[in-house]
Amino acid sequence: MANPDAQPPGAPVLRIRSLCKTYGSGESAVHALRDISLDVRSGEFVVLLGASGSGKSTLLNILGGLDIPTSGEIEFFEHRLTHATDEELTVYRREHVGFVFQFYNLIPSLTVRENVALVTDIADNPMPVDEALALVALTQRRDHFPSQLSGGEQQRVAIARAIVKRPQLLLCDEPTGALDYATGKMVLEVIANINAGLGTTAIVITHNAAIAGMADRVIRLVDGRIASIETPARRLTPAELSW
Ligand SMILES: Nc1ncnc2c1ncn2[C@@H]1O[C@H](COP(=O)(O)OP(=O)(O)OP(=O)(O)O)[C@@H](O)[C@H]1O
Repeated sequence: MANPDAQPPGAPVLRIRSLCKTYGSGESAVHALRDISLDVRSGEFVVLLGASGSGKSTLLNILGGLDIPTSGEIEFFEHRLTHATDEELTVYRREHVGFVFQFYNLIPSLTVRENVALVTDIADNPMPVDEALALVALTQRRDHFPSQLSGGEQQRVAIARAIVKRPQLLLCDEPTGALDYATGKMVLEVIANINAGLGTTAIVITHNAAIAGMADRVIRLVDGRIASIETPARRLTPAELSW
């Protein structure tokens, strides 16, 4: 695979062409994605909006190598994901993609530090666990168990676990979906800081249109198609958002 760290800043990290995903066939076919074409630039913060069922998770899962499209092409830098073997997709996910989901999926019997350290055992060039915990402001809680943490703190552990391997892509599916307003903002702030500080390309799914103010680009899906792409004049900080 091409060395992503050797690419110029602003180069497309993802090139998506005519992407389609159909579940099932015949009368029961569900066209989850229809003809999606898009370039995502390195270091970009992209927000994906759309009603329930519009195809957001399907797109994110395909971009993260968790699912494969029915047709179309995706390139991660110069590497064609659409023709990758299962082994190559495993390496892609392990080395280059950090996932954050609505539910944190932490291992209850491991401490904060141990949950994050699990990833460093299998990654090529991880950052020290304590550095990842500092980035999400959880240094003081490193020896606690998930049950001793709030929802927002658990989500920050999940973010530390996603970024400790220094991924080029941070893919977040409704990261604030289970959190209250203030906690959700804090989690968004952490994601924005990682995007700005480490240059990690971030794609964030949300139902909350107010979050779009944080983005470089806002992509709205309707019925599996890109309905609009907006570039806000100025990127707001999470503190400036209200909903
Ligand atoms: N494994 C599957 N088998 C069949 N249909 C599926 C499958 N996964 C998703 N779909 C369908 O594909 C469409 C897009 O689903 P997707 O989960 O991508 O939407 P979404 O925009 O992420 O929705 P939500 O906001 O509710 O999570 C929906 O109609 C969904 O029912």
